[in-house]
Amino acid sequence: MWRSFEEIPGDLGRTVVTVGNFDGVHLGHQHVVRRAREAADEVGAEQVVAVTFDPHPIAVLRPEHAPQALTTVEGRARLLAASGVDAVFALPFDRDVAGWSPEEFVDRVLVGALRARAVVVGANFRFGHRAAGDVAFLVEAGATRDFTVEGVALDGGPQVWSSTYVRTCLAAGDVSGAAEALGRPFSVTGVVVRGERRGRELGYPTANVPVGPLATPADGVYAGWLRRADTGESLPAAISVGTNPTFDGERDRRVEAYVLDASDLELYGVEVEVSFVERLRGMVRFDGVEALVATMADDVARARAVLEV
Ligand SMILES: Cc1cc2nc3c(=O)[nH]c(=O)nc-3n(C[C@H](O)[C@H](O)[C@H](O)COP(=O)(O)O)c2cc1C
Ligand SMILES: Nc1ncnc2c1ncn2[C@@H]1O[C@H](COP(=O)(O)OP(=O)(O)O)[C@@H](O)[C@H]1O
Repeated sequence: MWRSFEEIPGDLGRTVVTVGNFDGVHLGHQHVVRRAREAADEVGAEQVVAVTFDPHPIAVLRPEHAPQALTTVEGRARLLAASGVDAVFALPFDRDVAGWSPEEFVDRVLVGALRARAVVVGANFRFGHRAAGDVAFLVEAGATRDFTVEGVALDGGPQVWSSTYVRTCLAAGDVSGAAEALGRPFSVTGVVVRGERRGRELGYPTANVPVGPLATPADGVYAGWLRRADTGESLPAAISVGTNPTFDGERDRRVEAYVLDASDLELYGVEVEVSFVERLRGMVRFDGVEALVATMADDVARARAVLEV
């Protein structure tokens, strides 16, 4: 990942460039990247480069309207690489860049920095000051600058995949809908912290991951997986998202994962990725610990069935 113009190698060969926010790197984004990869073979370009913006333009221009992001810029870069791009240019976005005309963006980024031979973007892609640039503008600009342009339709059947759609699914707890749009389960990543030390007493120790600035599924109970970054192991889990309303006292919102059939894990300080496969139920404020524990046993049985373990 290049994070400034200076980091882009000066001896870059001709490239195929794809541009977008790519938040979540959903199936629509993956489709655009696949087309860019094919275009690279067609025109004989050496590399596919994805240009994305960091921070998200809306976070700079209208922070009060900025939605919660699905991915960090590092997460986006990793997912884009897995989808087939060779390099990511995370263009530092500020008010100065926001003021660039479409022509300035083309000349500075696509041609000047990245030596584009072809540009592949979503058909609805808009860019430059006041979003004045679109695919038609790119086609015209490319004609005099030796690059071709392809606008790729982002529809995946009946549903047009979008980051907004994924956020709406997550806010409703519909993690299977989110997974369908993403082409993989939605996940959160973090380092396991200590909690109230209650889990072990209840018979269900839970690895607690604090909720950060990124989107998180609605409060509730889910079946999913906990992947340890240190060993790479993926372990089946029953996951709770919320503030543990059964117990009094102010608490932060947390993602807590109980790994099925294990009680001897040492996860404090370990980076984990918790992914959400299916929603089991909403968060409940139980009258007592007994009712909670009985329901957790039921959650675990259902998680086992969902995950087929
Ligand atoms: C499968 C599962 C379901 C849960 N459901 C609820 C719930 O409905 N209501 C609630 O208050 N807490 C729920 N919890 C959270 C527990 O209250 C929490 O894990 C326990 O208090 C341990 O907290 P600690 O990790 O801070 O020690 C659930 C946890 C798991 C793993
Ligand atoms: N099956 C398991 N699932 C999750 N964490 C486990 C499991 N077995 C042991 N652990 C360990 O126990 C810790 C959670 O225990 P718990 O009593 O809930 O304490 P805390 O309140 O600090 O989270 C986890 O962070 C992990 O290190």
